Parts: sequence; structure tokens; C-alpha cells
Amino acid sequence: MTDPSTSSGTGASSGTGASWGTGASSGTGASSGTVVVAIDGPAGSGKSSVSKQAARRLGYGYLDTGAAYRALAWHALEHGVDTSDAASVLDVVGDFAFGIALDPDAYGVRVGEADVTEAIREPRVSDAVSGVARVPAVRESVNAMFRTLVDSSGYPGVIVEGRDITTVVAPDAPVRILLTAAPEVRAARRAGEVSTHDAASVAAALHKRDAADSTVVDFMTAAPGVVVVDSTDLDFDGTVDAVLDVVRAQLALDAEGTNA
Ligand SMILES: Nc1ncnc2c1ncn2[C@@H]1O[C@H](COP(=O)(O)OP(=O)(O)O)[C@@H](O)[C@H]1O
Ligand SMILES: Nc1ccn([C@@H]2O[C@H](COP(=O)(O)OP(=O)(O)O)[C@@H](O)[C@H]2O)c(=O)n1
Repeated sequence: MTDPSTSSGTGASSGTGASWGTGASSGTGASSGTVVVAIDGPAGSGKSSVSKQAARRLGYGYLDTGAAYRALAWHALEHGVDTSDAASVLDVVGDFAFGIALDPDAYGVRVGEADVTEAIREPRVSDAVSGVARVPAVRESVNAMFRTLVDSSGYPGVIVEGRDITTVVAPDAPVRILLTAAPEVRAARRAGEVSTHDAASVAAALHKRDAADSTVVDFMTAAPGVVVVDSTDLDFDGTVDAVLDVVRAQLALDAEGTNA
């Protein structure tokens, strides 16, 4: 599943790649020269599935940042930690050994030796993840890990998707996209994936998580320079094409030096 080179511990990752996404515009957004395509958006907008397919088409890597927060929530639950208590969450960050594959055709997530690729999608993890993600020290630690993963990826580019990638993690990336869709469309898509819960409870959980997450990051409004792709009326392939159109247009502008 995961290549060891794609592993990163929160402790081991700090201090490297510090200029990633925060330095002067470099044409890549990464200190390693890796092109960063930053995609944010709410739950069920298509970030993961669309980013993965777009990465395949571009020959890029794909980094699912939500998987890191989910894996940390899983890790905290394994330790019996109350995920609504910031101090308790921070206690378990120290031995959080996170691994993720950036290959869009070999997606996998682990914590230590455990393959948690499926487990982190369980409703109990979805319910706990916002509590973990709202702790500022957790976010700083995880963001440093993302920079290390991208800088050492070996890919010419990486599509990085999450909630705060266009604004906090990679504000200088040459391509920044906010992927949205109407709330009822997002809920219906997510309900189609989860067979263990009825559609109404899936929708309620998704809206509750969006509300909790939006107290930490504004992922519903495009920051200046961020291009909106609204997938409400697009099918999956149409959304991938729309994202790729933006990537090509923004990279062309960047190459001309006009993508300020
Ligand atoms: N434009 C689209 N039209 C129809 N279904 C889509 C579209 N984009 C994504 N999906 C489907 O919706 C579900 C949620 O997408 P996902 O990528 O997990 O969203 P996110 O990562 O934003 O939560 C998946 O089953 C995915 O295949
Ligand atoms: N960059 C990110 C990515 C995810 N998250 C958190 O991690 C959770 C899970 O992210 P996800 O991308 O797997 O969620 P979905 O949008 O796929 O439902 C979110 O609900 C946020 O609480 C975050 O805070 N910042």
C-alpha cells in the first residue's frame, strides 16, 4: 500500500519545507519546484474523487489532507480520547505516525502499522474529526507534514485538497480552486456512498460537520485569486474537465508571469 517514502510523522516533519506556499510567488508554490494545485471546498463537493482523477490525467500526485485529520481522529478514538477536548487531542499527537500514498492509483492511509484507509470513513470518525481539526496546534503540525510530503513526493506536481489549502497551506500556489456544489446535491452524493445510514441522517451529519468546520476555516467563499468550480449541474467527468481547464489556464498565465 503506502511507500515508506510517503510516510510522515508530525514530529519528524517540522522544520522542513517551511517556505512552501508562504514565500514569494515562485511559479510552483513549493520550495522543491513541485507544482501545487490547491483545491478547497465543503464535504461532498467532489474534492477527493475529482482531484484523484485530475491527478491521473496530469501525471501528478494527489494529497488528501482530510485523510490526515481523519486518521488523527481515528488514532485519538483508539486511545479512548475525548476528541472534543483539545488538551487530550494534543496528548496523542506525539505518537501519531501518519502515512499516505500520493499515487492516485494506489491510494492508502495508515497510522503506524495499521491500514486505516477504510476505517477513517466510518461515521464515528466523521463525527469526531471536526473536534480534532479545530485545535490550532494540530493544524500547524499537520500543515508542516503536508509540506514535507509534497516537497519529497517526486512528482512534477501534486493536487492538494482540503479546507484551507488555497488560503493557509498554499496561498501562493499557481492554481487555486474552490470546488462547490449545492448543499442538497452534496448530501445526496454522500448518502449514495454510505449504505449503513439513511439519507436524512447522512445529510444531517454532513451539514453539522460543515457548520463545525466553517467556524475554523471559511471554505464557502473564494479568497481573492481563487477560481470557483461549481459542480452542482456537472456530472463527474464534466467536473474533472472543468478543473483541468482551470489548471491549464492558470499554469499558462503563470508561465507568462501574469498570474499574480
Ligand atoms: N460532479 C459530480 N457528479 C456526480 N457525483 C460526483 C461528482 N463529484 C463527485 N461525485 C461523487 O460524490 C461523492 C462525494 O465526492 P467526494 O470526492 O468524496 O467529495 P469530497 O471529497 O468533497 O467530500 C463521491 O461518490 C463521488 O464519486
Ligand atoms: N485541509 C483540511 C482538510 C480537512 N479538514 C478536516 O477534516 C475533515 C475531513 O475532511 P475530508 O476532506 O475527508 O471530508 P469530506 O469533505 O471528504 O467529507 C473535515 O470535516 C475537516 O474537519 C480540515 O480541517 N482541513
